[in-house]
Amino acid sequence: MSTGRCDCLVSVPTGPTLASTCGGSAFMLFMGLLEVFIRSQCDLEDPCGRATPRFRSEPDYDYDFIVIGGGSAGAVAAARLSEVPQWKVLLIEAGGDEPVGTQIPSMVPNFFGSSIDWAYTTEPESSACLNSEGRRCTWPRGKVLGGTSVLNGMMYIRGNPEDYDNWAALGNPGWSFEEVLPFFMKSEDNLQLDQVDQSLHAKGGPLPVSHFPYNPPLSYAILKGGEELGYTVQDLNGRNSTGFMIAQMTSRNGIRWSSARSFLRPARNRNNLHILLNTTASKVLFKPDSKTVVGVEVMDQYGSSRKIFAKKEVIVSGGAVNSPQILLLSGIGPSDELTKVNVRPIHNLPGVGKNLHNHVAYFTNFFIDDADTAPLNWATAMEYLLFRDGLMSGTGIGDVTAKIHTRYADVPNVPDVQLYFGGYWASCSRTGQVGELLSNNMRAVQIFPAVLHPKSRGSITLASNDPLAPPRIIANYLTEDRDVKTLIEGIKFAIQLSQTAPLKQYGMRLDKTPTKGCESLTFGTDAYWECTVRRDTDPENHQAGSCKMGPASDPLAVVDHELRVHGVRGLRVMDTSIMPQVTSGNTHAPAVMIAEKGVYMVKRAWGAKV
Ligand SMILES: Cc1cc2nc3c(=O)[nH]c(=O)nc-3n(C[C@H](O)[C@H](O)[C@H](O)COP(=O)(O)OP(=O)(O)OC[C@H]3O[C@@H](n4cnc5c(N)ncnc54)[C@H](O)[C@@H]3O)c2cc1C
Repeated sequence: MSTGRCDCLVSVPTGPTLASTCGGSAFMLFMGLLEVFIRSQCDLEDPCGRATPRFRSEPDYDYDFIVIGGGSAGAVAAARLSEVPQWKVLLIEAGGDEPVGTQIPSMVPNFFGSSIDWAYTTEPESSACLNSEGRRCTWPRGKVLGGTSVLNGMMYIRGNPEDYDNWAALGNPGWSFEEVLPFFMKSEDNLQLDQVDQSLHAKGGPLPVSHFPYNPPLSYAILKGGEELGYTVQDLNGRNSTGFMIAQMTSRNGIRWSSARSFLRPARNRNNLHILLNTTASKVLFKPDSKTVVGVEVMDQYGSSRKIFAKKEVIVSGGAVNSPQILLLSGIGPSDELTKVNVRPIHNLPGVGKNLHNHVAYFTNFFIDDADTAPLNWATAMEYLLFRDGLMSGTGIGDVTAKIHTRYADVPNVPDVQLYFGGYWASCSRTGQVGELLSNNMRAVQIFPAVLHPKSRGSITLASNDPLAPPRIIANYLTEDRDVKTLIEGIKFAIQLSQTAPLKQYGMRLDKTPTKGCESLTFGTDAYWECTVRRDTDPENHQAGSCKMGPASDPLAVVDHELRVHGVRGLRVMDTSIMPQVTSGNTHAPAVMIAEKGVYMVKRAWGAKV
């Protein structure tokens, strides 16, 4: 937790400003002023609580543990390892510290494409994103301390219990739902325990979990619509994950709590933890002619390289895109692919970068009867600045989610589609005037169904041996027909939901503008929807599986059930890349759990107290 004190020097502003993320000079005055007010508020800027004392420009020669990547999982790993006072821990993060604007929940969209986003694009896709420039899908990923937990929508979702039982059944002992549950609960500080099943949730951990203070009236109407269709409104992190809910978020009092804020800031007084910012790990180093890890080679923001040594282990937590990239750059991966880009193979591990998958969705657009005015204005700003309430304290109707099962579900009655909602984002305003009109007199809102158990698989490979060059991302979305069919079922459900009485009261109606390229097809037929999901694909942001966990007998397994990389010594991976199959929901809470469990296994292996 932050210290709550304010009497520290406010640091030099870090990262992109709010005005710049809204699109430049027209936004300068209002957004600039708003930023000044935000920075002057102690709990938002957190001048005394930041992990600044742990930042190093010069690392030591060696450490016991080196963690690569300070994201959802890596920040947890570094913080938990440094609980052992005798262990010296280094965290290496390619980005800088969290900008203050990211602390405001409604500002989620602002930071996409900014300097704290890796802003990846896939290779041209064959079957999806066909209307996007170059047929490339866009993948935002956080390049900042806290990683993608600084850019995400903050929804706290663990997945279906069956996901973890399935991981265990695939040859990963220790990963069944009952076995991972204590690690979810270890991090959790549920601030509304009375509203959830207390046997599955916990108080007192570093990660605050709570509803946003304000939920728009339309959010409640969506819940009522769900009830009209026969669904229960309940905590979808319970044992039954079908239904509707206003989700709890990784937030406290209307403020984002990223992994960095939750786990690293409380460790700010630990002398055994060092953090290197703006530094890219270019490869993991091995003992000559051996498969034992000895350290990491890094490159700072000025392009200078150096070696840092690890006495015990290196933990790679670069996320589902960068973890396989780092392994490949280090010579761990399919040997034939490595030699093609002049990387000397250390260990032939064919699965590195394979099994990449992600939820895939479609933004179904609707209109409601409401003036399309900017939700951000002086009134909402004051409500937030004075009371931490109103539209800035949340993500509009993005606070609602639902999980349903379609006729294509792998296991009957287990959800295979998640619905997200979009609208009422208080993210940018030119003037701050109440009633600033954005467009015509209808407000657009979205329901986007996402396929939870995609069958399509892609891969990450190296484009070159340059550690600063982005890897080649082949998403292969919708290459399996089942994914298309499931997504179409999700769209039909979204339309059905929009026709329920509580949403009809808002005049909710489907946007029937034909998708570019699908004009010749009859609107609303399966053929039309197939065309439209392939053209205007929403690529989602729950990338997983590219360093798959599995037994050595699985030809695509990269790590074993203790997250140790197969075939080498002293190297583990901890992040969403280890998921054999992506969880049924958003992936931040599972990433945190993976690191909690991973560090528990490291501590046990090295004889530390667990
Ligand atoms: C727009 C968006 C919305 C989302 N909404 C939600 C949501 O509401 N709820 C939810 O649960 N999930 C959500 N997610 C998904 C979730 O945030 C991610 O799955 C999760 O954060 C991934 O965690 P990770 O630890 O695997 O990777 P990351 O958090 O991405 O961490 C990887 C870190 O490693 C660093 N790194 C990478 N390469 C190197 C290198 N070579 N050297 C040094 N550092 C390196 C990166 O900069 C980054 O900080 C969302 C994601 C996005 C993009």
